[in-house]
Amino acid sequence: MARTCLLAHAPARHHFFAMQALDPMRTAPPPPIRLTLLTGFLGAGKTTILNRLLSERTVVDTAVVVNEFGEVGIDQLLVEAEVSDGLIELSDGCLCCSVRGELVETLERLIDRRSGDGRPLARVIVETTGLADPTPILAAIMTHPVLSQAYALDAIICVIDALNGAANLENHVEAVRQLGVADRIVLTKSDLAPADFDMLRDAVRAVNEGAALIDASKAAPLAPRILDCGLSKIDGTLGDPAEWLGERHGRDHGRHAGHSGHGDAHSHAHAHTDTHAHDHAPHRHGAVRSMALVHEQPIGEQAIFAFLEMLARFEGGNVLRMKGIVHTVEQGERPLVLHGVRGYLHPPARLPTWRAGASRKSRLVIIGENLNEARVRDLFAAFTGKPGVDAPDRTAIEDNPLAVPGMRFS
Ligand SMILES: Nc1nc2c(ncn2[C@@H]2O[C@H](COP(=O)(O)OP(=O)(O)OP(=O)(O)O)[C@@H](O)[C@H]2O)c(=O)[nH]1
Repeated sequence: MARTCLLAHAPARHHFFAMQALDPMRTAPPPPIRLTLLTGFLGAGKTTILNRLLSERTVVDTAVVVNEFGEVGIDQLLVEAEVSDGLIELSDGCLCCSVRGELVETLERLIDRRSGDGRPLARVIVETTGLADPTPILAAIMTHPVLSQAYALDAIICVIDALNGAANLENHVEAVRQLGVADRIVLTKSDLAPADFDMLRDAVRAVNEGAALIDASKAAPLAPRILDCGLSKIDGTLGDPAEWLGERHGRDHGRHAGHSGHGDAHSHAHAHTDTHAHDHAPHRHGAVRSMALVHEQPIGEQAIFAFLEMLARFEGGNVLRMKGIVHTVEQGERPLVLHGVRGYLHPPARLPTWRAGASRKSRLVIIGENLNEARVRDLFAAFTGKPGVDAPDRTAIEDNPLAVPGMRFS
């Protein structure tokens, strides 16, 4: 199971969301390298999309990391475009487990190369294997002291094909996770299955209601639609928080998309071979859902970090991804950007200012698997001073270790 192969660089679980102090005196580091994770189930069309991206005029100063099973790097041959900064291929194995260390080393080398020969490196695109769970990959980067400073996640892109996409979501937990955590969803092969397109769209929205859907069959360049979609753009401008948080595409605060698990007990024993075979025993996975937390008033830094600490402690294992923009009491003009995965927090960053016209409410989006949403809401309410319904008292009485045995509210 993917969760068992977590995090070569992970601190102990109780250090989830370990905070790194925001040090205003620190000298300005070079701009972070934008990291794009290109995911999607087996055969969905990732390499095709990558080729198309690399053929576009605006995709420059980019390194590409691909990972393919087997001795012959087939994907390396398929990536046809010339990439000025090089194509790096990882050896066989799955990026979310056995090759994760190699990816970390590769990303470290790219930083060294940038400072070594002075060649510009603005972006790295990592194409994952079709069965990879993107969350341990990201967590390995976020918890790495050097990589977490040098790289900024631009987006997780999930490629999903109209032919097999719905069936993959039905049958493979990896496909659901890849889609659930995506910031952009690229739909491919609509030419092969036009009639199923609406059904696929519904299946996609049941798992991820917020991410922009990009139809790859449209001839328009892809790069402007799927690259540089973070809050801090490569050219120094500010991205749209509503877009980043998935509010533009249907996520409604307080509502959530749901996806129930299917099948029987899941075993993700990654028995990698050169035929792409993961041991896909029948699996059971829970609901992948997203929830939004909103707070109108500025929140104290201590309160938001205490909330994140509690979230990590109680629900960290169920958080696939978390992103948020927070209006803090301490620096009201500089929004705090939060980004976490699997209970680990990327070093928080401050934007220089709010984007003109953007809402200044604090908003957090949490994508979880089997997340106890009521508990998350109660915790958030407890730390942001929003009076909750009776739940906290009730919990205190019923779940308190000193509670009277058998004491239950009706
Ligand atoms: N008709 C059609 N074929 C496509 C489209 N996108 C990809 N393909 C084909 O689908 C096959 C798989 O595409 P790839 O780009 O190799 O898919 P992938 O996700 O990289 O595959 P893996 O690395 O094996 O997981 C190839 O034969 C592509 O030519 C599309 O939009 N329409």
